[in-house]
Parts: sequence; structure tokens; C-alpha cells
Amino acid sequence: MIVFENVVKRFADGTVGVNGLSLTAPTGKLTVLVGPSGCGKTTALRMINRLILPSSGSISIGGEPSARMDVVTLRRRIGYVIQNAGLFPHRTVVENIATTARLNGATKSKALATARELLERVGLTGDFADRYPWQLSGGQQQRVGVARALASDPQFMLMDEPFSAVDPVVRTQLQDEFLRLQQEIGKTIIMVTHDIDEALKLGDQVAVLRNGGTLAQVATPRQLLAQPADNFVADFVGRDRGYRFLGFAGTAEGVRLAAEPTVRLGAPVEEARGAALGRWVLAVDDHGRPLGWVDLDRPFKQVRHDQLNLSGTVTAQGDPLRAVLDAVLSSPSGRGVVTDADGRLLGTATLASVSAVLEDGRARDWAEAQS
Ligand SMILES: Nc1ncnc2c1ncn2[C@@H]1O[C@H](COP(=O)(O)OP(=O)(O)OP(=O)(O)O)[C@@H](O)[C@H]1O
Repeated sequence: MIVFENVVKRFADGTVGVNGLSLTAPTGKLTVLVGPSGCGKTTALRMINRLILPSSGSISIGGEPSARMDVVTLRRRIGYVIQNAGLFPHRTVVENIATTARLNGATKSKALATARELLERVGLTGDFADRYPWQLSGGQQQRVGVARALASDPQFMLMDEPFSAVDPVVRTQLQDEFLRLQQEIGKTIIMVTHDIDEALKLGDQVAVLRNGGTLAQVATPRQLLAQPADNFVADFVGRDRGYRFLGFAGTAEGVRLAAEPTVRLGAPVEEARGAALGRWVLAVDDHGRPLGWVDLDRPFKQVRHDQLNLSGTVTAQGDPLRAVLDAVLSSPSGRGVVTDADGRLLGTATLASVSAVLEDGRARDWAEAQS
């Protein structure tokens, strides 16, 4: 657990970076600090490992006041990941990762073995081990940065905009991989981001800071979307918070699916027409995995790959309702394709079936609020 109690940071020039921050980051959970530029997120984070000293108030780590801890010991207990990874340019990938394990007393061979293992865990193959940071893409460097922070097996991790220096596709990939990793390792993490979507996706709890370095609200992502504390939080969470809420309102599993007729590639037009419910029929491969929609209004003799409409997104059973709705909205037939974990068709969802889940949820929330 990391606890801030009434922490203030006033810089030498009088600027107040953080003002009266009280916050608890629970053990094994990921707490995200989010807020507009200059609201004090980085200052708050850097006070934890004493790169910045608080002007007043206290911070405790695992029950111990950090002010009383030896600063070297303190920093060794805390993994630190920063934007652009901050790798040592003259050390190879594996040497970079091994550094933190070495600092914590591991022998050279043990540290290198740990480093190689971590490299795999963050999704990089052994081929990368002997490269230098400049020979890696931004996303790969970020992965190495995460592996390096994990190499000393710290109880706590501080992450400052760890995924912001990469393009949106790589960023999503890194976030997904990191979420999976955190499920396994369960570290106590505080992460800083200015991106509300990232905060809502990764955080077990999200602390929203406002300019002047005060805490506006701390809540779970779901609570933040459903009950923003004030107009500042509501604005910061965004205009499309209703849509974002679908990320937390249930999964595809709760949606009633209809059986969807299918055709295989190579099927003659008569068969496709016979199977179809209307203008569109879904083509699947030999394993029952959806390939795309066939438009019966266009002339053809046999179902071919190059005539399929690929606009519909496909969602898997465990995906959030937001993904199901996207599958419905993007499908030319208006029926969203839902598969099992192996990608085989289970059935299709409609706007009505998604809406029914939301209505049920609303009724439940209302009943809970009354009781
Ligand atoms: N050394 C310093 N001296 C004076 N003011 C500082 C110093 N470091 C930061 N500040 C100010 O403190 C406030 C908080 O800065 P901080 O870097 O913590 O914000 P942030 O929320 O992390 O911003 P960003 O999202 O832009 O990185 C800002 O107004 C900043 O200008």
C-alpha cells in the first residue's frame, strides 16, 4: 500500500505542484493518476521515490514513512518506468534489464538469466537480447523499460506515461499485454497518464487531479463514469462517457444471441439465397470462423473471398459490451458477430439485445439503490 497524507509540494519559485493530496494506492492494485497538463501528476509520483521532496505531509510505503527510509533502499524497492523507456544507450537489451537485478545483489549470471526470462514475458523473443536500444522500435523499448523495472521483483511500481511515446495501435497492444502481466504479478502500481481512456482501461482505481494539484475524485472507472463528483470530472471524463461506460457494463456473455445462418466459400448463389435472412448472409471457414458478409444484392455465381464485406468488427464472448455494440454498429447487416474464444461463430447480437442487457443493468442498479 502507498499512502499520501495531506501532501503539499511548493517549489522554490512558489509554484504549488501538489496541494493537500491524500490518497491510498491499495496493495496489488493499479492506481492511475490522471488530469490535465501541469496538474501535478509527475510531481506526486516523483515524491514517492523521493526524486522530489514533499514540502509537508507524509507518504508511506508498505506502512513505513518514506521520509525515514534510506533513499537507496527505497528506490530499490520500487520499480520505475518512464516515458521513452530511458534505457542505457551503451548497454544491450539484456544488460539493461539485468541492471536492476544486479543492483539488488543478484550475481551476474542470475541477473542475466532473469533478464532473458523477463524479455519473453514482455513479449520480446530472445533475438532482441543482444541488440542496443537504438536498434529497437519505440514500442519494443517501452517493453524493455517495463522488463527492467520488473527485474528486481519490486513490490511497488511507479510508471510515468509509460505507453505515450508510441502510436495508438502499439499503445493498445502494450496496454493489453501489461494488463495481462499485471493479472499474473499483482504489483502495487501507481501510473501517471494524461489520457482518460488509458486511465479507465488500466486502472483498478483512478484519481483525477485538477490544476493546482488538488484531488478532484478518486473512484473505480465505473463509478467515475456513472457518478462524476463535479463538472470538472464530468468534462474531463468526456462527452462520450455514456459510450465509455459500456466498457464496464457487462460482457458479450450477457447478450442474448440469435442463431446466424452461414455459407461456406464456394457455395453457389442459390444456396446463399436459401440460407439468408435478408440481404446479407455470413460466410464462415471450415472451422466455423466468420470471414465476412455476402451481399445478395450484388450479382455473383459463387461465394468468393474477394466479394466479402469486411466492415463488421467481430467480438468474442468475454469482450465488454462496448465491443458488442461496435460489432452491431459496424456490421452491414446490423447483426454483430460474436465468437467463442477460438474464434468460432456463436451467433449474432442486435441493437435490441445489447439494449436489453443495459436495461436489465439499469433496473438492477435502481433496485440496489432503493434497498
Ligand atoms: N522544479 C519545478 N519548479 C517550479 N515549478 C515546477 C517544477 N516542476 C514542476 N513544476 C510545476 O508544477 C506543476 C505540476 O507539474 P507536473 O510536472 O507534476 O505536472 P503534470 O501533471 O505531470 O503535467 P504533464 O501532464 O504536462 O506532464 C506545473 O505547474 C509545473 O510547471
